Amino acid sequence: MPLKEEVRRQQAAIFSELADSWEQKQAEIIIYQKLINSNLWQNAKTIGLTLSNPGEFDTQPLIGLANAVGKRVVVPRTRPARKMDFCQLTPQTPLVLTKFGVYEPDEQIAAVNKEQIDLLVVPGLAFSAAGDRIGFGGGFYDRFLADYRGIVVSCAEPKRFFAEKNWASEDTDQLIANVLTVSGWFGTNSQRGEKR
Ligand SMILES: Nc1nc2c(c(=O)[nH]1)N(C=O)[C@@H](CNc1ccc(C(=O)N[C@@H](CCC(=O)O)C(=O)O)cc1)CN2
Ligand SMILES: Nc1ncnc2c1ncn2[C@@H]1O[C@H](COP(=O)(O)OP(=O)(O)OP(=O)(O)O)[C@@H](O)[C@H]1O
Repeated sequence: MPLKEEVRRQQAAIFSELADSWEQKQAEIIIYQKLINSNLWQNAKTIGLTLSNPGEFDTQPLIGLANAVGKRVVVPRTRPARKMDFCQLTPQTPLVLTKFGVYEPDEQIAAVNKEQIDLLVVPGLAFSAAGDRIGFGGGFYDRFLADYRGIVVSCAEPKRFFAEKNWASEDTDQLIANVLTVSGWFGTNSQRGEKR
């Protein structure tokens, strides 16, 4: 089995080519509809999202949809030792570009307690039906999820989704409970294919 690093490289090449393609956008639109119609989304008052970069699942519509119905959106800020915290995102939140090429809230913004995040949308390059995940290789989400008790969802367009993982896992990998695809829900949550 290839290592995560090899699959990460392959996936990154695929998404750099497909970024902003209509093929990707159509898949994203199907997933937005399924997500916002789910109880997981509708019951969440505070939602953790990322400020996605080209080639990632596009979170901008989700930020707008959440704000439009009065939900609080929080986004990650990286800390030393590969930790992260989450801060409220408003149109006024000052953002800085990190050396990793990701925007995050400025240092002065207060962090929100992780217990207050009802739903966390976790990014990644590849997800399996069993809930395996390959992220960008920092281990930030693995560390954050280790003691996170809220609901976890990842959005996987067809190119991000693998019926069977074809990479070797590490002990620190955190499984994703709810993997949302164009054809429904997967992940460790057992209500497979049903509305969640
Ligand atoms: N949009 C978005 N935001 C996000 C994430 C993400 O996946 N997507 N993250 C998901 O985790 C966190 C940041 N993730 C990171 C993942 C890897 C490295 C990393 O590999 N750093 C290398 C090289 C840094 C460099 O190029 O200078 C290193 O630290 O050695 C850094 C941050 C938080 N914000
Ligand atoms: N809880 C942890 N404690 C110590 N090391 C960890 C922990 N979680 C992950 N790591 C280490 O961090 C490194 C990167 O992890 P991994 O490749 O799983 O990142 P990723 O999940 O793809 O990235 P990200 O979560 O940032 O998107 C690995 O070497 C992994 O062993």
